Amino acid sequence: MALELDSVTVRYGRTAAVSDVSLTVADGEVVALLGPSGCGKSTLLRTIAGLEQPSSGSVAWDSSDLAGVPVHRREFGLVFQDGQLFPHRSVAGNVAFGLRMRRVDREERDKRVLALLELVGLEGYAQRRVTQLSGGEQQRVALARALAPSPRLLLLDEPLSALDRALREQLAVDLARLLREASTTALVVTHDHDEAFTLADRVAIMSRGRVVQVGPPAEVWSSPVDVETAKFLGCNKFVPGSFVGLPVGRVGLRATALRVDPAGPLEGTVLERVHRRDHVRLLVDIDGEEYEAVGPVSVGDRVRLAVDLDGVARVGGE
Ligand SMILES: Nc1ncnc2c1ncn2[C@@H]1O[C@H](COP(=O)(O)OP(=O)(O)OP(=O)(O)O)[C@@H](O)[C@H]1O
Repeated sequence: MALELDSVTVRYGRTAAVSDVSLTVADGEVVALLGPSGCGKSTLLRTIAGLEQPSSGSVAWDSSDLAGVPVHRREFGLVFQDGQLFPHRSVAGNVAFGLRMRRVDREERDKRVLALLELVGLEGYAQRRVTQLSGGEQQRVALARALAPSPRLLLLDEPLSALDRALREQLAVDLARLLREASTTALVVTHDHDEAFTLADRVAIMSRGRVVQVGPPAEVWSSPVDVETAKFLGCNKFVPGSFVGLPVGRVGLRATALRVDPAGPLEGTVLERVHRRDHVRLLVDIDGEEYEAVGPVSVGDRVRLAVDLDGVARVGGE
């Protein structure tokens, strides 16, 4: 196991920002730490980097405890939300920085810089000033700079969240591809579940300082461990499993769980059309309860509804 956290607790004064977290990241694996604002994700990442010290528990790499190993000796790469590039250096100067620190000779350095710029899709940008780049381009440079010294672990703290939504979605796909191409072992902090599921082999859900669930994206998406996690993953309504024909105690419904379909088993009346971020949803009354649904009908229509299982989550422990 490459990275191993064993019962890590991090306190600021009397508050524990991280409580008793045990987590592993295998060689070549990408793990996302996903959770709402303030749940302790960044604190945990900073502790792994060596920027904070655990109050108890241990952070180990290949079974060797990292307590007392300073940040720059851990051989971990760091990428933050706003890139933190050196503004007075060119793109190439930024990417080459870690290599220069390690006294890699010039010819090899130049070769590696060009290869990395190609990897992040910035061929031809070597001599540009970083202040003349867009936010997305700057994050690509930050990533190339972090990857340049071949870190054994890449730590990314909300690497895309300063960017607008469309760019973020595109860059998440690019980032997932290039982490795999470079066989990078990485831990990514994010509060955006789409981003976590696009990037990661496994997702660790954090809540109030604790890791409450770890698993592959599909498993976490379809079977969140509790109601709070299900809500965080987009479920806005909780009903008995029998409502959607599943032999389980309780399920969470996402806005896409119900779809207008003349052959569907449920029946309701359309109350309202609601505008959501990128589409229109229906608000439907079924037996006196309101549900969101997807479909092209008008207010007042009596409709039949089918269940789309991708929009349904089995809530753990139910
Ligand atoms: N330097 C600090 N001193 C005191 N408390 C801190 C410090 N840094 C973080 N905290 C507290 O620790 C808790 C966890 O913060 P952290 O930044 O790790 O959460 P997060 O999940 O990364 O949130 P966000 O996504 O908003 O950055 C919060 O309650 C925060 O107020």
